[in-house]
Amino acid sequence: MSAPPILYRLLFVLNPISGDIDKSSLEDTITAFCAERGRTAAFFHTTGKDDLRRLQRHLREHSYDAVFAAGGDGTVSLVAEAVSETELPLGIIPLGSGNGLSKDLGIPQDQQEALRLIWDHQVRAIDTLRVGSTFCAHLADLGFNALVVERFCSGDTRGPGAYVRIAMQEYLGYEPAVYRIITDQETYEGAAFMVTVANANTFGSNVVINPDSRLDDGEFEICLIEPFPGTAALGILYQLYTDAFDESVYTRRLRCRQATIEVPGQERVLVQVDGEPEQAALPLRITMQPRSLRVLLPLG
Ligand SMILES: Nc1ncnc2c1ncn2[C@@H]1O[C@H](COP(=O)(O)OP(=O)(O)OP(=O)(O)O)[C@@H](O)[C@H]1O
Repeated sequence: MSAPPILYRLLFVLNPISGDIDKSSLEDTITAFCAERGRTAAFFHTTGKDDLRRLQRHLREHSYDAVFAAGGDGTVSLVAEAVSETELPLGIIPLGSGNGLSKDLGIPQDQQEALRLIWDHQVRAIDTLRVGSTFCAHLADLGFNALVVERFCSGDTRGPGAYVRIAMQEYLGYEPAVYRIITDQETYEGAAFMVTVANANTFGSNVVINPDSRLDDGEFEICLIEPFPGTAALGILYQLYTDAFDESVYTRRLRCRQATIEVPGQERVLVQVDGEPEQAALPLRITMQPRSLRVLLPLG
């Protein structure tokens, strides 16, 4: 196999607020790092408003060899959408609260080590999804976790502690909805605590919702946690942290290439896609774009 071409002109998309991490010296660090190896670094700052359209315009007007997302899952998803279906590879400098996709891809969580991907890398093409009209590179879900993510995003505290506090508050009064899920393989109908549409394996919290799945197999999984008694909650949580999703009587996975999700009696549903909550129209159609995103991964 021939070595990948050298990436000289690099764009770094920086999210100033992600992960509550101070990034005041980041541009200088990256610029110096690139200069040492004869690369040039340009920067694009997200604002939280209209970032996708602004980034797409910027990419049309400038020429780069790779685009790095320096932020959390939302920033990675933004850059991934902008470069998907193109030859431009996506690099990731994990600087968010959870960094789920970068962990699934085996990208170093240390900033300096992640920066080495600039010159030491392999390129791999991975699948991406559309959940309704929304791009998804990692995980999306309906039900309990979508509700927690929405409360988390509308609160003013970030970080794992805030997520756990909200999850505990919401768990007590939570009423699971009934879903009808029609895939190219089967139809499922029943109540579910949580319905995860999984291109990848693991949430940023290290919960393994979809063990042993691949990001480039042309398929995705719908991972269901059915309603469970309070006495089973700790056991399920333990299984989610130990790669044992399939071992519970309250869980099941549907493997497919396309799916439609309905919530009988409802026209809209709360969904979180790559960590960003939204109200989506029902029925919700999920499609896959096989190997549509080129990513920079560590060698070996
Ligand atoms: N300049 C900005 N000011 C306020 N919000 C911003 C700005 N830039 C981006 N955002 C918002 O940041 C969110 C994405 O953050 P991101 O997911 O990268 O980090 P995180 O939530 O801390 O980490 P993770 O998703 O890995 O847990 C999006 O909701 C986006 O709208």
